[in-house]
Amino acid sequence: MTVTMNTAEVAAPVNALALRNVRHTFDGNTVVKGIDLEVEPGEVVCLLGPSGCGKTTLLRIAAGLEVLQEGSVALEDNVIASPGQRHVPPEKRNVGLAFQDSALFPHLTVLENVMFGLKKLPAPQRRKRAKELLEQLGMASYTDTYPHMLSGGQQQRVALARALAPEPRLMLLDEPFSSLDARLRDQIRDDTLHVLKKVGAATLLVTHDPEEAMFMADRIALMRDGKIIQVGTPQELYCAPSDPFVVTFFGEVNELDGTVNNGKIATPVGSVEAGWLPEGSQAKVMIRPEALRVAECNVDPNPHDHSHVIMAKLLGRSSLIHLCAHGSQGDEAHLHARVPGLFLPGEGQPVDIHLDLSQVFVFPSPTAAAGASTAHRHA
Ligand SMILES: Nc1ncnc2c1ncn2[C@@H]1O[C@H](COP(=O)(O)OP(=O)(O)OP(=O)(O)O)[C@@H](O)[C@H]1O
Repeated sequence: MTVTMNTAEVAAPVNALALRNVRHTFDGNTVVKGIDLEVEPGEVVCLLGPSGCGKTTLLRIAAGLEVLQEGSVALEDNVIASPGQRHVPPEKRNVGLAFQDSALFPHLTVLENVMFGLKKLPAPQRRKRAKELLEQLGMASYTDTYPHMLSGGQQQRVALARALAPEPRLMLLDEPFSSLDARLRDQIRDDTLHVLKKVGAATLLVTHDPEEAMFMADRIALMRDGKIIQVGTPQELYCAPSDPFVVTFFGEVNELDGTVNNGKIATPVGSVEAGWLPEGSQAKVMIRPEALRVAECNVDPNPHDHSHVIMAKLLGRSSLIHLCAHGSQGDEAHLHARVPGLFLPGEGQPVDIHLDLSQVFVFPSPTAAAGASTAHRHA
């Protein structure tokens, strides 16, 4: 039997958005420095990074709100921006936009605001679709309310519903939850994620909050100073960081300096593998507080020669233990351990410390890195 293949079925999936070698300069200051990034259909990608690293500029370039200076922007494989040749205006890109300060139309009710982008549909369908989205974002009881009667967070939710209503292939969201208080933010994030996945919209979302990025993203692009430092799934960035900056961006970390000796680096909490670094070279050992397992023990006669607790604080869902760690070679370090739940040993309490090596990362020291491989390995 001859099997005929439908070429549409075997074609590689197109990218919803592809940014190629995008560079952007304001007044002689280059703030986006050659970015390549794709968003696949239905995928949520978070642009994460510290303030001023160029996230919003990149999003505005994708939206067409900033005219592209260098590189190219393609939507579903159609180039919609290339310098000096093509600039499809924002309203012709079929892209949903929700920015921090998305303004609603003040003279329209909440329902009319959301229906605004649905002009092509018959009125009953527009109303039904707008109501569905408002329901999904917890705003069903505000349909007849005017924007000035809503809180900032409620206005943000309506702006999200309005952006989602026309079912754009691509959503561009800039800090869409920033004006919500913590508890409401968790709820709206959750609702938004479910709506995005239900609608199947590809999404590029800007945030400076690593936890938000991990919650929302299929993939995270972590930026610093106009460049992407690492792109990958939340697990890849958290568990296989390519650079010390990636480790520290996701939370506090203990940092120790050491020397590679017989392929290992000795620390006060045990030795870690570093055979991929040159013998005798300097290295930085980064230990997440969660990597330190702490157990009380009895030691006589001098507990202060043993690892012990300096102080312990309850942080809510976890306890933070300040430790004085003593190594077998007489080396000492002040380390922070994070332990789930309530664990508050007294000051001076001797402890045994066990290292979870999956949360320990070794990098060549910056001076050594100049001459050595900058690749890293799990310890
Ligand atoms: N229109 C502009 N004119 C001049 N400089 C600008 C303009 N827009 C942004 N910049 C500068 O470009 C750099 C990147 O800004 P951008 O808003 O893209 O960063 P960001 O990562 O989104 O920061 P944040 O998280 O604080 O919003 C900053 O130094 C900013 O001051």
